[in-house]
Amino acid sequence: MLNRHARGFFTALFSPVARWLLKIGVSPDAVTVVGTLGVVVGALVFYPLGQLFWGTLFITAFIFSDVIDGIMARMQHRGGRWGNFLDSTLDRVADGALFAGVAVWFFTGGANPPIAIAAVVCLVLGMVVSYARAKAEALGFHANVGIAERAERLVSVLVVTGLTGLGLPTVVLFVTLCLLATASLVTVVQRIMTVHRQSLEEPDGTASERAA
Ligand SMILES: CCCCCCCC/C=C\CCCCCCCC(=O)OC[C@H](COP(=O)(O)O[C@@H]1[C@H](O)[C@H](OP(=O)(O)O)[C@@H](O)[C@H](O)[C@H]1O)OC(=O)CCCCCCC/C=C\CCCCCCCC
Ligand SMILES: Nc1ccn([C@@H]2O[C@H](COP(=O)(O)O)[C@@H](O)[C@H]2O)c(=O)n1
Ligand SMILES: [Mg+2]
Ligand SMILES: [Mg+2]
Repeated sequence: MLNRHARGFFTALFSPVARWLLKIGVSPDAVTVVGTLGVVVGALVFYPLGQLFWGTLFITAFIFSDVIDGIMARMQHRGGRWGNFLDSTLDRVADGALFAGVAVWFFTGGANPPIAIAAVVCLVLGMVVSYARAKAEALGFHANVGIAERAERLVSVLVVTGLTGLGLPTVVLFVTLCLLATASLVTVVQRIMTVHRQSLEEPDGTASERAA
């Protein structure tokens, strides 16, 4: 949902940065890779050290690279299959690191196993959400539906984790992660149902012809 409603705003916001990066010779792929590395560092260094607020700011500074790289590609009239593959694959690395970092801290110094377990559940379900879409598209279906797409997952966990670092009671993060896990599960079901509905409308054979 956020993707559809906020993308225009963030495209306008980050287009000058994208244009400048292209001007100084930076490629979209470089932004994709560096942005992912930044998120991974923020999540797997700052969070396990208990730096939830500063870690969130560090991650947020890099996570918008996922918007910028696409803007750069479109400015170059690129946007091919390789970029699509790289962008989506590294999204999973960033998402996994983010929730893993939260889990590590609350399994260790944060001493709150329920939050850590909830973060692991969110990590796994988030991967299933994305895989369902990828597999559907590989078979000629569409599945970019659901109440907990990537932006929703990132915004919810980053904002509440950041605020937890500023003193927000940890119970809020626990409830947020439980709600996010539920929303992610609902999204998986939504994607399964939308593909099933398409499969009934398009008897087998047509989708596999398109996928071939
Ligand atoms: C003083 C307060 C301190 C507390 C700290 C607060 C700091 C945190 C503040 C904001 C964090 C927001 C960061 C999150 C931004 C997310 C940007 C983003 O990359 O979203 C990704 C999304 C989709 O990307 P792609 O199309 O490239 O990738 C697709 C995706 O991977 C699909 O996955 P799936 O959805 O299926 O699971 C794949 O299937 C697909 O293949 C792949 O292509 O991009 C967008 O959605 C673009 C729009 C971004 C919208 C971000 C809105 C955030 C704006 C503000 C948040 C609120 C801030 C409040 C701060 C104050 C807190 C009190
Ligand atoms: N290194 C890259 C990254 C992205 N792309 C293209 O942009 C699309 C993703 O757009 P976002 O705004 O969601 O980042 C992606 O599917 C590619 O078409 C690219 O070419 N190279
Ligand atoms: Mg991107
Ligand atoms: Mg992406």
